[in-house]
Amino acid sequence: MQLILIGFMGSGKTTIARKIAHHFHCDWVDLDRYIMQEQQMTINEIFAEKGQAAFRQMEFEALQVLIQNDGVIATGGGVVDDAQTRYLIKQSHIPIFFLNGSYEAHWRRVSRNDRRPLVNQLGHDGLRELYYERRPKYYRLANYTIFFQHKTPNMMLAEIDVQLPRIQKKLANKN
Ligand SMILES: Nc1ncnc2c1ncn2[C@@H]1O[C@H](COP(=O)(O)OP(=O)(O)O)[C@@H](O)[C@H]1O
Ligand SMILES: O=C(O)C1=C[C@@H](OP(=O)(O)O)[C@@H](O)[C@H](O)C1
Ligand SMILES: [Mg+2]
Repeated sequence: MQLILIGFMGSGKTTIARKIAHHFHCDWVDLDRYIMQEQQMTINEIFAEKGQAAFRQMEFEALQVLIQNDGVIATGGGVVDDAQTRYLIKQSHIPIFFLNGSYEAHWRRVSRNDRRPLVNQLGHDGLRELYYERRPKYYRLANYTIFFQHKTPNMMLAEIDVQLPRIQKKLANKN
């Protein structure tokens, strides 16, 4: 079982990935956590000391490895900003689910803590610009979009469970 979750910061990728893996009895990995372990640094430290461009390259290199393995991948919200990473994800033929909601719904969730450097840097209005800039990229990349508002993680899992076989079939025909 392979599956990739994409979406803006706070859309629930990390939370839902764990749920999906539990349901399908498979592994899951969070791209941020994988990179933090590799680098032995927090995401805030990587942005501050190495910069955002270096972090995007780390995401690309980590994904090159992770898409070879079975399981669910929770990506970071910025993977769509890098063309080579978008291409890598698309050509993997792994089902891609986009977790989507209104900007304010994301903001309510991400403004609760300071673990995300771009939230601290851009603030409410700057982050909204980034949200609208990225949203079409998520839509284009995804095989299916789930609207997360007013849904529990279990409801989202049920939606994925229903949609997945059709998407797997479609992608298998492309291989
Ligand atoms: N379906 C949901 N309903 C309510 N809260 C959620 C849901 N999914 C995620 N959350 C909460 O939203 C916050 C951001 O979730 P997270 O999984 O870290 O998002 P992402 O990895 O996409 O940035 C967390 O506090 C999480 O507990
Ligand atoms: O959207 C982004 O550029 C980022 C999203 C974060 O992951 P989440 O989407 O899991 O919050 C994390 O990779 C980093 O703070 C940058
Ligand atoms: Mg996350």
